[in-house]
Amino acid sequence: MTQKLTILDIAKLAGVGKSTVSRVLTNDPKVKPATREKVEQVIRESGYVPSKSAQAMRGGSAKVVGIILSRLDSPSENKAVSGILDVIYQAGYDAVIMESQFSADKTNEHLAVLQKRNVDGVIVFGFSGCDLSSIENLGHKAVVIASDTDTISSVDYDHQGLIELAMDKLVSNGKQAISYIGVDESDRTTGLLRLNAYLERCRKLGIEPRYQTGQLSYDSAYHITDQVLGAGTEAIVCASDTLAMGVAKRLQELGRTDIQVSGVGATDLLSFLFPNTFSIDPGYFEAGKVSAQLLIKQLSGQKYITHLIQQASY
Ligand SMILES: O=P(O)(O)OC[C@H]1O[C@H](O[C@H]2O[C@H](CO)[C@@H](O)[C@H](O)[C@H]2O)[C@H](O)[C@@H](O)[C@@H]1O
Repeated sequence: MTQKLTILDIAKLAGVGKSTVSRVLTNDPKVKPATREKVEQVIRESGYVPSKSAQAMRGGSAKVVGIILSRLDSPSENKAVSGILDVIYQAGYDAVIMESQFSADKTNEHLAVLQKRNVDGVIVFGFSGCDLSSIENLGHKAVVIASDTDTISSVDYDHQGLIELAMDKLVSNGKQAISYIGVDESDRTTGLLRLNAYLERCRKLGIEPRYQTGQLSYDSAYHITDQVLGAGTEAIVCASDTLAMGVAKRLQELGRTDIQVSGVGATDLLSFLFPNTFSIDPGYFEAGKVSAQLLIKQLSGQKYITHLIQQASY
């Protein structure tokens, strides 16, 4: 078995002191270029991998990004996290993943732990009621995703565009009696913004609105479906694919094969279980990638706040 090299071994091989190697690892500008080159060459040739926690303790970069998502079981967040990991792994960072369960207190506790561990930056899945001030304190070391903010860089989805795309497709399929199943308006993005987009589109297209809102779960959608049904209902637009699954199941039970259902999320499971549905793609994976690229740019010196909207597609 090969023995793991230590910082002392590197120092001996490079003919310098242990503290010089340490300074090279933390990018101390006081190290002479020739000495830095010699130490880096020994590190490259020996395959020495410095321990990230030791590096962090020395005040250098831990090369770790903290990700605070809201729900570990959320299909949308999982896709976005895959995009984030793609980018940060390629850039040589590791990830610490934590779950907030939409709790401002839990988010703050997680942020405190991440700061103690000296992570380089954080990506937080924002939500209504999230305490933005503690994320703001991190300055350019933070990016918020799935939410819009004024004071922190963010990547959000095109909530209005998602619903417009669904409505316009149904209208082009000849549907006029289009109902809506959404999420409670206390949820600003998936709830309020998407419901408003439905109502506005109804006004524009001369459609009589008929809607109901509930929780983010398929179970909730299943139980409120009957409230938006009439004899002439031709389609139901849903604020997410998870909701669309609950609605499609209820319609299947009722034998209402005449009603077309749309979701948001482009999840494989919805189209596999209910092939007659369709779904608008908010670009979760891409949004994850973009948020990680933005964070890395900020960690490399970009100081201004950026707000990006991920375009929806069908
Ligand atoms: O199928 P799901 O994964 O349950 O998708 C439902 C929505 O989830 C996300 O919104 C929710 O979490 C956000 C944080 O990630 C939060 O900002 C938002 O208020 C919650 O509703 C996702 O952003 C939406 O696009 C999904 O439709």
